[in-house]
Amino acid sequence: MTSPASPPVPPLADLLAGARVVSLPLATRFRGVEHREAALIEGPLGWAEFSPFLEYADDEAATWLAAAIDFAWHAQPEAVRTEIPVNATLPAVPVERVGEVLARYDGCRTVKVKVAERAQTLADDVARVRAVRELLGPEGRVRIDANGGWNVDEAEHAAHALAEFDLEYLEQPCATVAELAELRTRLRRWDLPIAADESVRKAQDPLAVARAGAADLVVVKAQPLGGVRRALEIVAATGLPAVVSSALDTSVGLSQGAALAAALPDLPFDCGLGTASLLAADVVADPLVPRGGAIPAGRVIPDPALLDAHAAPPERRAAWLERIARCHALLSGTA
Ligand SMILES: O=C(O)CCC(=O)c1ccccc1C(=O)O
Ligand SMILES: [Mg+2]
Repeated sequence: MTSPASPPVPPLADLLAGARVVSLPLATRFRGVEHREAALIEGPLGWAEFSPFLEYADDEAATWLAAAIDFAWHAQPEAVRTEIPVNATLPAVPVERVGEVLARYDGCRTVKVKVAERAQTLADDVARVRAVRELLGPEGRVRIDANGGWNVDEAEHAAHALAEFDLEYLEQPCATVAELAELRTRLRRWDLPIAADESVRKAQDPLAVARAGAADLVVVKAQPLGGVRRALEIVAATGLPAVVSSALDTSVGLSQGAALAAALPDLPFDCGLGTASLLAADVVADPLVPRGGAIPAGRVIPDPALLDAHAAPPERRAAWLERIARCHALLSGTA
């Protein structure tokens, strides 16, 4: 993706000059990994994160680099709020661990529960969601995220099995736009909204899901959508309410998400930007973990001692710098 409005790409040497690569231990296994690797780059306006998941090919990762360049080299849209209310994110942990994980999120009244994990059953999901609802009480909000793991029938069945827990919405219950549209039709009588995540951030056309009437709201992430500005344009074009979420970023990446959330004209839902609580270490001295259910908007500066303490091994650093170079070539049209 390079939209016509994309500003010029800075020279590769400028990107690599101050680049740091870290490997942060997770407090709770997530997406099948126990460490989160991220590259951090410094531009004239500050620090930005480049952390596409390891399995992503360069064409997809290049969009994440465009986001980092935009954040570190360009002024960001004006903020209309300084605090971003966030949800707790609960990985698909065994039910016995729910209390311990949620205790890491200070003041969060909304919990997003990961469901439909491979190697688990609907009974595991129901038990986990039940435990969350019991801990939150009747007032908290509970949403689930299936990461496209269900077909339409499975999603409908799961929605019924989870109905008693009064869900706020279903995030990406099925993989395709057509399936989301079918499920939305089936659930319409009962007012259970559908949120599109992968159907926005991994789609060739991030607006297709809205055009198809297949979602009630969109989940948007600053890195995979090519930056704050482009994500704002996408939200406006969908005409749907938006939830800003992280990609399990370090606090630097979270500051990019917070900038997006701060600039959105309307922010009707708690945002998935509380994920610093899933990390056992971070790159800033005062990580963007939720306090009183919110994180502050604003740029953050990595702590040199933490960058050193969590520096990735040399071969991983080299791999990330090569990845930056390949993505840079794609963005500047020299690949
Ligand atoms: O939205 C949240 O609560 C946290 C972020 C999150 O769930 C996530 C983090 C990394 C990769 C994918 C996802 C996702 O929303 O599917
Ligand atoms: Mg999601």
